[in-house]
Amino acid sequence: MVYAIIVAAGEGKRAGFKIPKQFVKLNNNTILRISAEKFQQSKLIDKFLVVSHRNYVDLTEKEVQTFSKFEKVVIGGSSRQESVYNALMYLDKKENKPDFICIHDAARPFVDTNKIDESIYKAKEVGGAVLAEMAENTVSQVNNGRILKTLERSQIYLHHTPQTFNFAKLLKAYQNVEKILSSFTDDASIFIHAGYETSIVEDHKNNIKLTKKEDFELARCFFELNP
Ligand SMILES: Nc1ccn([C@@H]2O[C@H](COP(=O)(O)OP(=O)(O)OP(=O)(O)O)[C@@H](O)[C@H]2O)c(=O)n1
Ligand SMILES: C[C@](O)(CO)[C@H](O)COP(=O)(O)O
Repeated sequence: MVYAIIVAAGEGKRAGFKIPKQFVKLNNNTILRISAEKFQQSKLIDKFLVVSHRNYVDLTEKEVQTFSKFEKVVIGGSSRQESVYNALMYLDKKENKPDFICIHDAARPFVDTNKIDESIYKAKEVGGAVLAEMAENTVSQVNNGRILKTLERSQIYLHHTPQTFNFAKLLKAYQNVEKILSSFTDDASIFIHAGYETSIVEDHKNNIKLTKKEDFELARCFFELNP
């Protein structure tokens, strides 16, 4: 069985709207609903959970309750990784645990359902799979504004979501670092830290994470071009 976890428990501070960014609408639908629909459409996803901030549980549920694959709203933690961990712990208590788990940021509504499926196929082969964009700019490592070194661009990929993993291995990887979860910035880095193999699935550049206000302007352009 393959479950998805859609993390939507953030407050959207950098985006600066009056409501958390997952409830902002694009083309009459909330970002959360647009993201969830991509998982509803995947033939490889059996069920999905949505992780919500404790103050927005009702609104979160209202947005996704019509999807047949939606199972439950889980309350999030104070960092993205703590939110994911809460959902993993919920799944671990189930009699019928998933074999694979596909974790996605609600803030990435432009994910392509075919890419979700590709990441599941790849994770079944390797153990872990991350959608990622190949670097197209020159990339440097910097300290206090000074460039320490320019990195070998052909080896640099920017992680997107979803990130898909063998469930039992990912749970173990999270348990290994449960006291320092907020020091990690995604699920793949936790999985890799535990020594498990993970592959890249090359993703479309437009699967952007809506983070700052200007990203929403870009998102509206994407919708106008591709309604
Ligand atoms: N405690 C948290 C923090 C983030 N997220 C989710 O993780 C994804 C990526 O996080 P980010 O873009 O940083 O969202 P926010 O935390 O909402 O943004 P900000 O850091 O600007 O407040 C988002 O879908 C967000 O809702 C979460 O589930 N739980
Ligand atoms: C998980 C992620 O989207 C991969 O690029 C990213 O690391 C999340 O970062 P954020 O600062 O929590 O938005």
